[in-house]
Amino acid sequence: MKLLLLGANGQVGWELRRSLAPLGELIACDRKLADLSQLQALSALVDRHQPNVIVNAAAYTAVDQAEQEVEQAFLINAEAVGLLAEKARQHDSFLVHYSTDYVFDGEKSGAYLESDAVNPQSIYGKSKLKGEQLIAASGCKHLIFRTSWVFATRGNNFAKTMLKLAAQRDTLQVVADQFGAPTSAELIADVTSLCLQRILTLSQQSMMPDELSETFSGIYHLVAAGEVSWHQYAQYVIEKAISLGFESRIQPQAVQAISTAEFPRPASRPANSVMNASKLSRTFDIHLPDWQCYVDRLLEELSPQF
Ligand SMILES: NC(=O)C1=CN([C@@H]2O[C@H](COP(=O)(O)OP(=O)(O)OC[C@H]3O[C@@H](n4cnc5c(N)ncnc54)[C@H](OP(=O)(O)O)[C@@H]3O)[C@@H](O)[C@H]2O)C=CC1
Ligand SMILES: Cc1cn([C@H]2C[C@H](O)[C@@H](COP(=O)(O)OP(=O)(O)O[C@H]3O[C@@H](C)C(=O)[C@@H](O)[C@H]3O)O2)c(=O)[nH]c1=O
Ligand SMILES: [Mg+2]
Repeated sequence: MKLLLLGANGQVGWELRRSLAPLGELIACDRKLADLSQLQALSALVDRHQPNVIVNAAAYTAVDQAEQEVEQAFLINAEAVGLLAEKARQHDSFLVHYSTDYVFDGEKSGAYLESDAVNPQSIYGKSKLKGEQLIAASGCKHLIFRTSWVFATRGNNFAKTMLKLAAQRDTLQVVADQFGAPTSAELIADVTSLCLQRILTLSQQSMMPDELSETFSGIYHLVAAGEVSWHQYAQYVIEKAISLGFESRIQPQAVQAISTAEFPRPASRPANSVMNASKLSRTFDIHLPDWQCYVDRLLEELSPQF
């Protein structure tokens, strides 16, 4: 089994290096080894390795900057993804890809299902949706995991931003009218590996004819259980950090609740980012823990640095 991992230095990519390693020969590429904006070189890379599985964790994830860098966002999140899907179809490889809650407009009351209508409100969300659509149109075998509010020990994320700001400011102001589920890169990587193992085992035992492996293909919501506002999430991170003895760097902070209107940003974010993950749980027999479980781990892991 040969697996090609792209975006191996991102939050999710870094965890995939660990979780995919036991599945077979893993070729892990960071941006230096595989730049998704270089389409010809990307195509040649896939042709050279002919992997059984391509896992794409690379993405243009700077949500506000994307409003200015529209072409770059679409090149990485859509055009390059379409190319990977086309290559996967040619080589009969399985493609694993990640997408986002930002494909929704956030107007629904209740958790989003995979079958709900998409309506992205930002360039980032639009470019990620286009990537999803190009995969579906290619006819390759694929899994698209839509996740949200990703965090990890390594890399940049909201929880670490809150800790940094708490060391600099007396008061944090955080939007309290956008809800979602903070999801750990570790969890995403572990679930990816579990799902791939289930699919690959079935196909190696020839229990899965091509049609069946195609029926697994599609979009799955992959998020931790529970929901919070960004404000509640920030509050949880700060309280937990204080309880772990981070006080030398973080003075007890007031985390003030504000509205989206009070925190203008170039890109619009959905008010409701909550996604229902029961299709994933059901199909692959996966348990998704509460978001707090992994946020606690994050803070325990970061605590020696404080
Ligand atoms: N972060 C989040 O909150 C969420 C992420 N997602 C999706 O999950 C997936 C993983 O995201 P996550 O790990 O958090 O993102 P990160 O921003 O942590 O990592 C993205 C990685 O992509 C790499 N990358 C960017 N441009 C290119 C390029 N042109 N060629 C090759 N590599 C490139 C970056 O490289 P470099 O290190 O050199 O910059 C980085 O290592 C993405 O598909 C993202 O859209 C979905 C929902 C939420
Ligand atoms: C830093 C900060 C942010 N906010 C708000 C702005 C925004 O509505 C929310 C989160 O801000 P961030 O910029 O950290 O998060 P953002 O970049 O929007 O995070 C998104 O990234 C992409 C890649 C995804 O796919 C999404 O799932 C989501 O995780 O918190 C505050 O209210 N106060 C603050 O001090
Ligand atoms: Mg961001």
